[in-house]
This record gives sequence, structure tokens and C-alpha cells, in this order.
Amino acid sequence: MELVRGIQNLRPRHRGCVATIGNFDGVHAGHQAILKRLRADSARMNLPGCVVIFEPQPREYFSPGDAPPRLTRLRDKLALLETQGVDRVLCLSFNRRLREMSAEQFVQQILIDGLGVKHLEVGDDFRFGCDRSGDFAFLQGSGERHGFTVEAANTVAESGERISSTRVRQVLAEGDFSLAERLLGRPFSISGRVLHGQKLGRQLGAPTANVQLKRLRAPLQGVYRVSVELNGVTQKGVANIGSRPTVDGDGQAHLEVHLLDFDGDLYGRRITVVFHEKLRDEQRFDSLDALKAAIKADFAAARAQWGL
Ligand SMILES: Cc1cc2nc3c(=O)[nH]c(=O)nc-3n(C[C@H](O)[C@H](O)[C@H](O)COP(=O)(O)O)c2cc1C
Ligand SMILES: Nc1ncnc2c1ncn2[C@@H]1O[C@H](COP(=O)(O)OP(=O)(O)OP(=O)(O)O)[C@@H](O)[C@H]1O
Repeated sequence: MELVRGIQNLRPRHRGCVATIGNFDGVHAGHQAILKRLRADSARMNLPGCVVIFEPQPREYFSPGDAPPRLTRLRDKLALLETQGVDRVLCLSFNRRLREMSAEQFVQQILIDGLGVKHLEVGDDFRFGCDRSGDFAFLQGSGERHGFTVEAANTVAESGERISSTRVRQVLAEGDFSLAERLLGRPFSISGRVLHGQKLGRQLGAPTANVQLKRLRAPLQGVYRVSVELNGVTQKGVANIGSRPTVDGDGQAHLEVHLLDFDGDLYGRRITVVFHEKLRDEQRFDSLDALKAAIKADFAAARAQWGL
């Protein structure tokens, strides 16, 4: 899969493709249905399938303080798009220039001049352009003028409700991991590199792998039963995502994982933490002893659930 960062990196050879546009945060089952159609179009028309995404996502640009948490960082999103058979991703920087583009300009500059789009797949509710003025009818009209076809995919629903990134975030916040798995088409996970922590964990009876979240605002908070694949073996564990109010108050979110019955070195490795069940909210304890006792109870609860 080829990644093109910004319109300025589009070359004449990129012209001529079938395309779709959106945030694709989480690459959920609704997105996967569109991507399946894109693959079929690509085979039928013998053209590469291109996905146009935005970074940052528009809401992160408009209100950085209270944009929703991300299900996938750019890196994870790209990896998932690749597994969906996407040939090319055009990642547009969402900035003032893009924000001020009218729907008409977006079609002309990006879809026609930049990508030479021959066929476009969108969801039935898709809107774009300054003030979200571009919709399916608008695209169809443009297509007739500029010589590309447009199709709208039917809404993909689960339990009678449309699947969306927003819904996945809500379901995760409610701790419904089996529904989240159905919406995503895979269990929810967070990947990252293991960094050195404050080495306090051992004193608390809980050595932990500190997974780097960088700027990711995770859609989860609290203590969870998790698993991690290591060298082809599923290691069972317990994770905390939060600001660790008992021991430090830098306000930053940390993801820490303790693997049960495991005694290896994970520093520097990239791991994927799969979430299975919420055990409790993170709390501020009055003493390290109280935190230690709570962590011990978390381990016992996770062991009982795993049947260990
Ligand atoms: C299962 C588990 C539950 C935790 N729960 C809390 C909590 O409720 N409140 C809190 O302040 N820290 C909590 N922590 C974070 C610990 O404070 C943290 O792991 C410890 O400070 C070790 O940090 P270090 O690895 O940077 O040394 C939890 C950690 C784990 C592994
Ligand atoms: N459940 C779905 N069924 C059909 N198409 C979908 C579905 N979800 C998203 N799409 C389409 O996939 C493309 C990308 O969607 P996008 O990521 O922008 O929105 P979303 O998943 O609905 O997220 P949000 O909750 O942020 O609105 C758009 O064309 C959108 O209409």
C-alpha cells in the first residue's frame, strides 16, 4: 500500500483511481463494507483503490480540547487499511486551507486534478467541504459533469443501529467489549512501544510494561482484563489506563500492563494490548498499601475470570 502525504505529493502517475473519503477512525465494520465495495470496483475497473483520509481528523482541528478520543492512531489506521486491501492512501493535512475549501473546490482540486477519480464510493450520510455542504446528490451532479460515477453504500447496522466511530467509542466507554468487537469486526486493542516506567510497580507487587501512548487520547479509562500476543503465545494480564492519581499527578494518561505468570523483559518491544473486560474505575488511594491491596484484588478477579 502506498501512502501519499498531502496533495503536494500527488504525481501524474497517481491520476486514475477509484476512491472513498472519510476519517475511517477504527476501520470498523461499516468502513469495511465500503472498503469491500472499493476492492470490487477496483477489480472491475482495473484501477487502484484509494482512500482519502484527514490528519488531524476535522474535529481534532476545530476543537483540540474536546475532540473525541481516537480509536486508531494514524499508524494503526494505515495498517488496518492495508489489511483491507487498499492500494493507496492520500492523507490530507486538515488545515486552514482545507477547511476553507468549498465542496466544489474539493472535487476539482483533489478528486479531479489530483486523483483523476473515475468512481467514488461513499456512505449514504457522507458530507464534506466547507460547512459540510457537499453531499451525495452534489457528488452525483459533479460526477456527471466531470465524468466519474458515484455510489452510496447502504448503512451497515448492528443490533438495529448504524455502526459509526462515535458508537464504538460509546460502547467502549460503557465497557461492552463483545459489542465493540462486533462493531469493529475484531477485538479492541491498543498498540505501542514498551518504555521504562518509574519502577515503582515492583514495590507494589505489580511489575508493569508501560506502553507509550504518545498523543493518543485513549477511549478507555480504568482497570481492565487484557491479553497480549508474545511470540505467538497469548499472555493474560491486567491493565490500567489512567493518570495514576495515587502516585503521580502529571495528568498524562498511561497504559500499564501486568502479565500474569510472566517474567520476561518487554522493554523496547511493540506490543498490542487486547481489552476483554472492565474490572473497575481508576481511583486515588490514600496510601500505597491501599493501592497495593486493590491491585492484588484486580489480579485475583482477572485470574478468576480467566479460570487460572
Ligand atoms: C492492575 C492495576 C491497577 C491500578 N490501579 C490504579 C489505581 O486505581 N489508582 C492509581 O493511582 N494507580 C493505579 N495503578 C497504577 C500504579 O500506580 C502504577 O502501576 C505504579 O505506580 C507503577 O508505576 P511504574 O511502572 O511507572 O513504576 C494501577 C496499576 C495496575 C497494574
Ligand atoms: N455503518 C456504516 N454504513 C455505511 N457506511 C458507513 C458506515 N459508517 C461509515 N460509513 C461511511 O464510511 C466513510 C467514512 O466514514 P467516517 O469515518 O467519516 O464516519 P463514521 O464512521 O460514521 O464516524 P463518526 O462517528 O465520526 O461520524 C463515509 O463515507 C461514511 O458515510
